[in-house]
Amino acid sequence: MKVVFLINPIAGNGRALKKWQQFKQTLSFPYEALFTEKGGHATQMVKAMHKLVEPTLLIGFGGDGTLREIIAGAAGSKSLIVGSVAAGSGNDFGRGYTSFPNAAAIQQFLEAPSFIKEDLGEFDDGAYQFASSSGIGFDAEISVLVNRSPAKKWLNKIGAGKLVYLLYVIKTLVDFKHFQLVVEEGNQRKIYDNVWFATVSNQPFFGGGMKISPNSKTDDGLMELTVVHNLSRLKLLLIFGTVFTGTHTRFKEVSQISRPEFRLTVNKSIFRHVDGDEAGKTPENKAVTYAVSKQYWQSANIAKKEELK
Ligand SMILES: Nc1ncnc2c1ncn2[C@@H]1O[C@H](COP(=O)(O)OP(=O)(O)OP(=O)(O)O)[C@@H](O)[C@H]1O
Repeated sequence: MKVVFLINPIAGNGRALKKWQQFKQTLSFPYEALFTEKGGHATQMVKAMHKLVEPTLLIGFGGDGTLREIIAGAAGSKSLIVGSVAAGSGNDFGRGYTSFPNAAAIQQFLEAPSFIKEDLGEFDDGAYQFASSSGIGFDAEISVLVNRSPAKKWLNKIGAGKLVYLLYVIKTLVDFKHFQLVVEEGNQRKIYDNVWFATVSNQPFFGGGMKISPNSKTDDGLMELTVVHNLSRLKLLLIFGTVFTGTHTRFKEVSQISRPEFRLTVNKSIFRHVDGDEAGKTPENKAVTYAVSKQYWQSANIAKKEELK
């Protein structure tokens, strides 16, 4: 099996490149290494590989955004199999799917390769795709503000990257204006008022290790919608800690449904994310369909682990 590493040098606030320089010294099998040069480049490179007939293992060396782009490119191909080495900041992909911890694990996979057909989430008729989750509201606003923050670069340089995240959590907690969400699935229609956020998940984790959707499975043909609504700021803070264990779902203010498709309508224009990266804003009062794509992608089948060691 051919092996291609796709390395995002800026992932993990630039740590991915240093990690790759050490990692490649440990590889004892033939491989090709390609570096991404800008957002969207991984998808372009992988789409061009659809003509390959030889089974090819694509290893995303980066974070959740890099993996989403590789998967968007690989979807629909029967010869491309996607694996990862966690080298991003949040690395939720490795928690919900799989991640090679070292070169020996890749070598072991190559000796008896197998794959799982996985679901790909999409909305806006496939204009946006996601492997792990896509969200509307509070969490999306925080990730957009953090990514756009001029302070992010220099705080990362001095190793205080988490501080900028914490600052924007507090700022958004104070400033955030709730919204109304209408969820339609089949003939059912449900209205949620005072919503903080709504997340459509294909795997349990988001936000760097929070178990937002404990029952999500990557290959069951379903997506789970989690809506957090009608909560005071204080209760949101109290519930926050329970998200790491997945026990937040006990609260009546956290609603979950599981379906292959939903239509979501929001009463104002607010930020969205796909796998933690900015994905425009919601249209006002216009239904957007979130669905499992008809195209599947193939993940490297190594033992599924919940947490990266
Ligand atoms: N050479 C590049 N220069 C600038 N941006 C790039 C480059 N290559 C890829 N990108 C973009 O970088 C974004 C961030 O990468 P990625 O999500 O993998 O890292 P991260 O944000 O550190 O990790 P995580 O999402 O796990 O927190 C990707 O969405 C991709 O579009």
